[in-house]
Amino acid sequence: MNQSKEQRILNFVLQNAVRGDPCSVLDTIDMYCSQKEWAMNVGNEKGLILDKTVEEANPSVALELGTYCGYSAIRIARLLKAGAHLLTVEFNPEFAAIAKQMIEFAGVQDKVKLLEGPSEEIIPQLKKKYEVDTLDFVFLDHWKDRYTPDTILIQECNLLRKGSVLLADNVIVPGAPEFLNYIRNNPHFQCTNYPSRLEYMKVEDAMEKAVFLG
Ligand SMILES: Oc1cc(-c2ccc(F)cc2)cc2cccnc12
Ligand SMILES: [Mg+2]
Repeated sequence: MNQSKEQRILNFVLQNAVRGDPCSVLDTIDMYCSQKEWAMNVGNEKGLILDKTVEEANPSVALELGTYCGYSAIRIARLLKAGAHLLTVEFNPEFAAIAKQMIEFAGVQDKVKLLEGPSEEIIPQLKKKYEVDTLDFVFLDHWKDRYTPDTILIQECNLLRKGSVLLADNVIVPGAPEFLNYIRNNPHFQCTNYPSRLEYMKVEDAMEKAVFLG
C-alpha cells in the first residue's frame, strides 16, 4: 500500500530532524513542504504571526482545532510556560496518528494533549472530561465552515474569559467569509487582521485575531 503524503513528511522528519528539538522539526517540515510536496501546515510566515500571538497571550490553557501533522501544535507548545498545556483536536485518524509521532519526536508531548474526534463533540467535553476551566488561547485551523459554529459553541460552553484570544488561519485562502462577518460584527470581540501569504506559496492569505471582551 503506498504511503500517504503525511507519512512521507513524518519519515522525512524522522530521518532529517533532531529528536527533541522542536525548531529542527518545524524547519524540516517547512523544507520538505516547500521543496518536495505542498501540505497545509501553517508554515513559517504565518507561523511567525502565530508565535507573536501566543507569546503575547502567554496562555496556561490553549486549544487548537485542526492538528493535521502537528506542525502548529509543536509551534505553539514550544512557546508555552512551565505547567501550561495545549489541547489539540483532530478529526482524521490518519492525521492524528502522524501528529502523535511528530509531537513525540519533537519532545513536546508533555505539553500537548491530542484529542481525536469531531470538534463539535469534543468542545462540550472540555470542562468536565478534560478539566478545562477557561481557554486563554484558541487557534482555529480546521475546516473553514466549522469556524463560526465552533466559536459559538465555545461561547455557549462558557469556555472564554475576558481577554481570551482567538486566532484563525486561512481567512483569505481557502477563506472564511462567514466567520469574518460573524466575528467582526460581534460586539464581544475586538478583531485584528494580519495579512500574510498561503504557506509555501506566493498567494495572499491572512490570519484574524479576535480578543474576547467578556
Ligand atoms: O492552511 C490551509 C490551507 C488549505 C488550502 C488547501 C488547498 C489550497 F489550494 C489552498 C489552501 C486548506 C486548509 C484546511 C484546513 C486548515 N488549514 C488549511
Ligand atoms: Mg491552515
